[in-house]
Amino acid sequence: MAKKTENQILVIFGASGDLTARKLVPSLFNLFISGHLPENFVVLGASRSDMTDTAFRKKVVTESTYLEKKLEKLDKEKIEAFSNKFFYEDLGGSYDTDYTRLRKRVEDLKNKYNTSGNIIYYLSTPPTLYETIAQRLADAGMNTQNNGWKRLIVEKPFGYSLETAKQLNKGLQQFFKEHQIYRIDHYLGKETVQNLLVTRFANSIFEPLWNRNYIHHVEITNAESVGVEKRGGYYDKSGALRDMFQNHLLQIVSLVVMEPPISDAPEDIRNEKVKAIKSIRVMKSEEELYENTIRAQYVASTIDGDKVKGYREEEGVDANSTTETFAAVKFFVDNWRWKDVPFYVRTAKRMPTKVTEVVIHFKTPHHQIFKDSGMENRDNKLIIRIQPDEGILIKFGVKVPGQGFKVERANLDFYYSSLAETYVMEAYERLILDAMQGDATLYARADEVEAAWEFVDPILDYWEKGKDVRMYGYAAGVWGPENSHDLIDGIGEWRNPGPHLTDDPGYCVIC
Ligand SMILES: NC(=O)C1=CN([C@@H]2O[C@H](COP(=O)(O)OP(=O)(O)OC[C@H]3O[C@@H](n4cnc5c(N)ncnc54)[C@H](OP(=O)(O)O)[C@@H]3O)[C@@H](O)[C@H]2O)C=CC1
Ligand SMILES: O=C1O[C@H](COP(=O)(O)O)[C@@H](O)[C@H](O)[C@H]1O
Repeated sequence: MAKKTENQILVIFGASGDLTARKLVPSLFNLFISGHLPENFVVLGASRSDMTDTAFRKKVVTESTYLEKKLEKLDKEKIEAFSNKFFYEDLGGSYDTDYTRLRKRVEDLKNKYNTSGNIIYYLSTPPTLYETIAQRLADAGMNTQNNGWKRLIVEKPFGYSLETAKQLNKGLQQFFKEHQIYRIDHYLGKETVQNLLVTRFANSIFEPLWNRNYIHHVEITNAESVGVEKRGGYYDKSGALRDMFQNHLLQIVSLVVMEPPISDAPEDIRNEKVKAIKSIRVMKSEEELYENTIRAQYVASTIDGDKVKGYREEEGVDANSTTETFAAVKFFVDNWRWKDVPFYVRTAKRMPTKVTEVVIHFKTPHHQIFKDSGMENRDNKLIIRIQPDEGILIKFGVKVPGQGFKVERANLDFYYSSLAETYVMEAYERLILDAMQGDATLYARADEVEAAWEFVDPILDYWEKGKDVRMYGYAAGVWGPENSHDLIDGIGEWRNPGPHLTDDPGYCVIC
């Protein structure tokens, strides 16, 4: 049954920025078109830039390159109706200011458009401003829930390390209660990531096998074909481990690792996810860190005949940067279910293709009957393709017709595209709607974020100390450095998937 979306105001701080134009407004637009926005709803953009309501509407709606194509197909009235929901309030020279004027504007909009006192504050500014904005909202009495709920959506990064993440959590929690804080991780908004829960817990065929007795190892790949694009300045201070692994990939790991929650209630799911992340073994010794982590940077190359810059030549990147654009980590999960099962997780930019997938590699049957089958090292796999060509693939052995028992690999596949009748929401669209409805299931909780940093911090410290240790180069457009296979030594190589779910990887001995 569809949940109710109450009337409300969405206040976006940093509304003149990239995220608002590229993700937030297009998502709101889709929600508007699909009838998911509440009847009485307005967006109030707030930033330092000097803009009128009309200029703001033009910037983020009518002149937005991200909406252009969709707008062409729509009638003028619809576009106008959508853009009329947008208003703008200039904060003056700083976010660290008195919000009395902002409060008055919110009150006026509330009274004029009958939105009720329900408000979402979306923090889309540099993260250094998050606590200041929360404090200023509290100073102006804009966090009180007397006349309607107040929610705070916070964008990543949630800290730069465990210490700074704790500071940020503490800082926000002084002014908003944890249940009011929605930390956005857009991977949790992806249908295929959510489907991990359904695949595991709505079927009786997978869960009995989902443990150390049947699973040999788990491999997760997140590859992007693009480089750092225009975000070199940000990325150079972050790197692949902070940018993707600490948040998105550990969220995926938590869904693979977690125990069954007692229900689909947000806290039941989130409690299990936190337990899962906490059970990842933290690497303490230098030997462990050396053996189980690898990083690399892409260097200039030619892809499909086009020259591509190396990372150090990218705009905003230090010419001597040691920031990683490739990170791979092997780890274990210390609990009953996963003891001794290795997890291999990698993420990188400038790879041959964009792909994110989880591969569950099952163990070889313990008694080999078909000795001459030619299937050595070719075990069952469950591939959950998060993007693109979203779907699920099971690889299993079938008999080759004819004499004897030669076994061949066959595919059982499911594609999301086969559900053509069902509209799949974009990640941001889904997450914004959830926050509007007060559903925090797909948002990261403070303890979850801190548990993820507990694991990541020692790796970052180790890398920071030895700038050259386990640091390699790879030509833009290949699957990372050759040395990355060292991590999987004794098992095989990484599975390097193609753009389609059923593509057979190029050079993998255990595919
Ligand atoms: N863009 C993206 O794809 C993603 C962004 N994020 C996060 O979302 C947040 C917003 O990102 P994005 O829109 O790209 O950021 P922008 O750099 O575009 O900044 C957003 C707005 O914040 C204000 N701002 C920028 N720098 C400063 C500063 N030094 N001091 C005060 N105000 C400043 C500006 O508005 P004004 O000057 O008008 O006040 C700007 O329009 C960030 O925390 C980012 O990490 C997370 C995931 C993806
Ligand atoms: O959060 C981020 O995600 C994107 C990749 O997101 P996807 O949905 O396209 O897979 C990444 O490019 C960016 O560096 C990172 O900050």
